[in-house]
Amino acid sequence: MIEATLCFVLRDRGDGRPDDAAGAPNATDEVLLIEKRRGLGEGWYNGPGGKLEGDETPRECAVRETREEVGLELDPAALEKAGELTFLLDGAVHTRCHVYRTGTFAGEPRPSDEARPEWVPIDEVPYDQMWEDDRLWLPGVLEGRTVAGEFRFAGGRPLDEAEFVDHELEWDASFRAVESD
Ligand SMILES: CNc1ncnc2c1ncn2[C@@H]1O[C@H](COP(=O)(O)OP(=O)(O)OP(=O)(O)O)[C@@H](O)[C@H]1O
Repeated sequence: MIEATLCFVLRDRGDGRPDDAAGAPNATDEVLLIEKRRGLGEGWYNGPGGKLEGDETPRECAVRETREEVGLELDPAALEKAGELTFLLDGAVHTRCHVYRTGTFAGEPRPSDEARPEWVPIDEVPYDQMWEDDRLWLPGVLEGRTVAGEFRFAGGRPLDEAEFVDHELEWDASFRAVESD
């Protein structure tokens, strides 16, 4: 089983409209996506992220992967846990993915061997060029919600060539109990 992370960095495009009282981003906000240049999901858009290394926590992994892939420095304490996604392939858990969201970062995104970064308005996210499950959970995550999801794929490896079969989602899940993440 692979344990991995995804991190969605949001910025305000500056129309002066405040986010709502709950802190949910408004429709003019932009999210930093990457076009993945190699490995699983090559050619597709996603957030920065990747597999946990050594004994790091998911939160530390999200900060490291974002630094390695696009050169942004994140404040680990300002990462909000937004999702826990389980991807099953042919009935077995393939990947557990911790999803984070943050509006706090330092630096300018720059491309790397692994990723080409791009700020994208949240109402223009290219769901047709992403993992098929993303359209089910990412819009809510970009609106400030939390989600727990299970996604079933079938047809053998690699996962990015398997068929997306079905899913279950639980919205507004609470991750406080596991916030050591
Ligand atoms: C099945 N539906 C899915 N929907 C959305 N995102 C998915 C995903 N399945 C995997 N992911 C994410 O894709 C990244 C893999 O990245 P990553 O570990 O870099 O893979 P890659 O094989 O390139 O590894 P190395 O770069 O060699 O470590 C990692 O963030 C992981 O959470």
